[in-house]
Amino acid sequence: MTIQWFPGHMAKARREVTEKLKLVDIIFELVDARIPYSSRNPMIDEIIQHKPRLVLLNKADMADKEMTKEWMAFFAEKGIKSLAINSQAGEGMRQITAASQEILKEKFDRLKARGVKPRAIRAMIVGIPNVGKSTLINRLAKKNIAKTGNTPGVTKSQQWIKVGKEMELLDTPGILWPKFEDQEVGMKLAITGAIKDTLLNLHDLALYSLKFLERAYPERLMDRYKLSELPEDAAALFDHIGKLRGCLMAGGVVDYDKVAELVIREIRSDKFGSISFEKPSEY
Ligand SMILES: Nc1nc2c(ncn2[C@@H]2O[C@H](COP(=O)(O)OP(=O)(O)OP(=O)(O)O)[C@@H](O)[C@H]2O)c(=O)[nH]1
Repeated sequence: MTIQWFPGHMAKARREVTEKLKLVDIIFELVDARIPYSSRNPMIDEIIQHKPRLVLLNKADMADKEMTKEWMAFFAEKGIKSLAINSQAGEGMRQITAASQEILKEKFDRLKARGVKPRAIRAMIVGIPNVGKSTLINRLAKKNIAKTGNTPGVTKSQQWIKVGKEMELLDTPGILWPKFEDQEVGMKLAITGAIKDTLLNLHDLALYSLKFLERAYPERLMDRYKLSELPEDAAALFDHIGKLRGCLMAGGVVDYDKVAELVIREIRSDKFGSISFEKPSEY
């Protein structure tokens, strides 16, 4: 199922998050570590207002580690604490509680000073589709409560899930829309799997990705497709890859559809190693 973000759906999504905000002490804003700018909701600051937040750079296993550090520094400069995590493998899970306690220390100390009995931190996850919300909830819950899937938009139905003694998490994440108004953002969301590629032209997506690799990771591109130098234009590169990998039609003509599919598949399946599609200095 793909969420079609019409104005009505956006307003409903926003209302649902705003309602649940009252129930929690802290928001876990889940973003994709490979595209921390493009995978954020454009109105997130306005929606969550002054609610304390922890940014979780998920899928950090697929992102460039150095770039992820730069993104953490970027958020820190804005006064926002962030953590790099891998929900699929369960890496960074313990730090989430510790970081939340640190962020909320003053509030909880104040409550304690007023004689309020200590209680668990209440949290909720928000993020755009397919960023890993359900996977993270399952990891934190240590059992399969939330439904996960590889199709954007599967998260449904609210209960509190206990995360150790110190934290309680709403079992339903807040699903918010991505910044799809910009074509480049759309390309990045598609190449990382946040939106379905059926919504885009595969050739455009493959071309965008190859150009990106040429600029950001030229050695990896040359290595993977056995290039001694970078071809002059995209058509030459498509031809080279098609011939190298046998993406051919009758008569030995390069099948550009197959080349585009192959390139997209290889980027998504980590064949170029861990890649970050955005650097904080650009934002
Ligand atoms: N490599 C990697 N894959 C991840 C990670 N977290 C989630 N995934 C994968 O990303 C895909 C989407 O994860 P979900 O947990 O279904 O995402 P969601 O945000 O709940 O998605 P919606 O239901 O569409 O809102 C799944 O294939 C997960 O296995 C991670 O840290 N690393």
